[in-house]
Amino acid sequence: MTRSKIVVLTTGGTIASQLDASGRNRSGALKGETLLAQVSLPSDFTAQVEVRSLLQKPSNAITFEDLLGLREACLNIAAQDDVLGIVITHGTDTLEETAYFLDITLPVGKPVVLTGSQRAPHEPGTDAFCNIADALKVAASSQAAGLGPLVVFNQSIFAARQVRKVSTFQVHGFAAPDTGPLGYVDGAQVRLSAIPQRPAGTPLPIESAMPRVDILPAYLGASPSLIEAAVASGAVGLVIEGLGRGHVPPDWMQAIANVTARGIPVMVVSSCASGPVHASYEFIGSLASLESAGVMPVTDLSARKARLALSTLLASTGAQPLAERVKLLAA
Ligand SMILES: NC(=O)C[C@H](N)C(=O)O
Repeated sequence: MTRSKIVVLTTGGTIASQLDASGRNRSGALKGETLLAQVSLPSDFTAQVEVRSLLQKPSNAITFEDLLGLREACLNIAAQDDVLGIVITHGTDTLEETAYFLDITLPVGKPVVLTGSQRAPHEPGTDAFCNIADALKVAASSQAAGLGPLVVFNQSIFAARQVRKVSTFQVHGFAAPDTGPLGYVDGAQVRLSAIPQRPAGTPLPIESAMPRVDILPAYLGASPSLIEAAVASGAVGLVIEGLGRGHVPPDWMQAIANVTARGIPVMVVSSCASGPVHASYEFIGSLASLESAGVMPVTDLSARKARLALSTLLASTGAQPLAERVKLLAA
C-alpha cells in the first residue's frame, strides 16, 4: 500500500541559505532535498515526505509570476489522492504576502502550511529544522484541513490573513496582532483552538495578468504628488496605507478625487498593526471624506495584503461591481 505523503515546496529565503566557498551567506541557494534531509520528525510521523525545489530566491525577489506558479503547483498537488497536505518554505520578508495570496486564490481543502526561519540552517541555534518539522506536523493533521493556508513559526500556528512579520531577526518572527495565533505545535501535538473566518467571495479566479497596484503610505507632511506619480507611471489601482482609523493629510483629498474620478480603484487600510478602519471623524482627510471621494475602506488587512487583493480582483471579472467584491473580501 502506498503511504500518504506531504509535498514540500521550497522557494528559498534564509531557511534555504548556504555558505559559499568564500564563506558568504547565499540566501535561498540550498536545495530542498538537502534542507529536508536534516529535519527530524517524531517516531509516530508516518507520512512520506516528498520535496520539490521550486525557487531559489530571497523572498524580496518573489514576483507575481512566482505566486501564480506556486498556486498552480498547490492546485495540482492537492488534486493527488495520496497527498495529505503541502508545506511551503519561504523567506520571511514576504511570506505573509504569499500566504495571503494563496488564501484568497486557493480552494480550501487539504492543509497548506508556510514556514521559514530567522536563522540560516548553518547558524547556531537555527530555527530552520524545527519550523519545518512543525509545519510538517500541521500539514499532516486533519485539524488543519479546511482552514485555508496557515503559517507555522516558532511553534505558533497563524491564519494567513492575520499573520505579520513582527521581528527582523528574533525567532518569534511572526504574530497575529489582532487575534493571536490559532494554536500551537507542542512537541508531537498540534493544538488548534481557533478557526479563522474564511473571506467571502473566495477563492478568486485569475483570468488575466495581475495588474500593477501601488501602495501609498500616508504620514505627517506626505506629498499628494505621490498619488499622481503612481498613476502617471502605470499603477491601475492604489492602496493608501492610512493613518490611524484610515486618514490622510488634508491636501491629499484633491489628488485622490482626481484619481477616483478617472475610475481608478483606491482602497484605504490602516498602518496600525491592529484594529479596523472606521469613519469616526469628519475632518478633511478623514475616512468619511475618503469614502465620499469613492475610496474603499478595507479593515483588518495590511497594505501589502490589500494590494494583492486588489490586483487579484482586477485580474478577474466578477458578476458584481468591483466595490461589492472588495466589500465581500474585506468584511
Ligand atoms: N528570514 C528571512 O527569510 C529573510 C530573508 N531576507 C528572506 O525573506 O528571504
